[in-house]
Amino acid sequence: MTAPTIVLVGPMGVGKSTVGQLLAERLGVGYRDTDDDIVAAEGRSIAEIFVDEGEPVFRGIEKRAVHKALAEHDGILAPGGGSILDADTRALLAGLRVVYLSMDVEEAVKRTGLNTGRPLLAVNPRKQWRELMEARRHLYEGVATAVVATDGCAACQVVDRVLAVLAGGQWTNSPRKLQRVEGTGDLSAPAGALTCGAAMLSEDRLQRPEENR
Ligand SMILES: Nc1ncnc2c1ncn2[C@@H]1O[C@H](COP(=O)(O)OP(=O)(O)OP(=O)(O)O)[C@@H](O)[C@H]1O
Ligand SMILES: O=C(O)C1=C[C@@H](O)[C@@H](O)[C@H](O)C1
Ligand SMILES: [Mg+2]
Repeated sequence: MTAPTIVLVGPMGVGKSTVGQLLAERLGVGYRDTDDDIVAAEGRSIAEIFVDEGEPVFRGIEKRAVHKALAEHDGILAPGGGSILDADTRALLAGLRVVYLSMDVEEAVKRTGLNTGRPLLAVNPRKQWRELMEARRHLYEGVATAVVATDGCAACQVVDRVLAVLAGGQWTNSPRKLQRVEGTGDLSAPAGALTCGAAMLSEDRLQRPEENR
């Protein structure tokens, strides 16, 4: 049965798409992002779907897109940040390698504050983000096999952290044993991986999906 190598979950702007593309490049596997799948299938941006149809309709579209991707994709998968709100989706994530990319509110505002493409953060982003995380943090942690803190880390450093967790091989779906990687200490990437510096060069080549969020 096909299953993604790693599923990246976390809130808007934490870097799922950025880190996911770099990670896929470093591992030599494919990258898939369900927000992109939805935009391509619908022919309109996520923000437009929210405005045209409302959030519940978007969540239905998202659920179908995520379930399809989980069944088809064997590389790095970045499902939409809110997809863990669905209990069926959380059940499908059980047993997979799921990394929760986390950040604090100040980092979130830095990364998303000036961007108007994320419908759930369009007004008063700091307050919206806090409320959203109060509702979701336990869901992200519940599906995660590892939590990787991204505060103050360049995207390539986050990739190194995820690779270090992957190399450690200690995957578990038990929240009590959840692995956490945080702080600013250096983590060496596993043998064969590019260095962070080399990966930084390739960050310029990443797609910038900002307009679609
Ligand atoms: N580790 C990082 N450090 C600094 N900026 C970052 C980092 N990761 C991503 N960014 C920047 O933050 C913004 C959001 O990143 P990205 O679009 O990858 O997040 P996302 O989790 O995919 O968000 P969404 O759920 O809305 O799709 C982008 O401008 C990106 O360049
Ligand atoms: O966290 C969320 O609810 C969202 C995250 C993005 O990936 C998009 O799916 C959309 O902006 C909603
Ligand atoms: Mg994204």
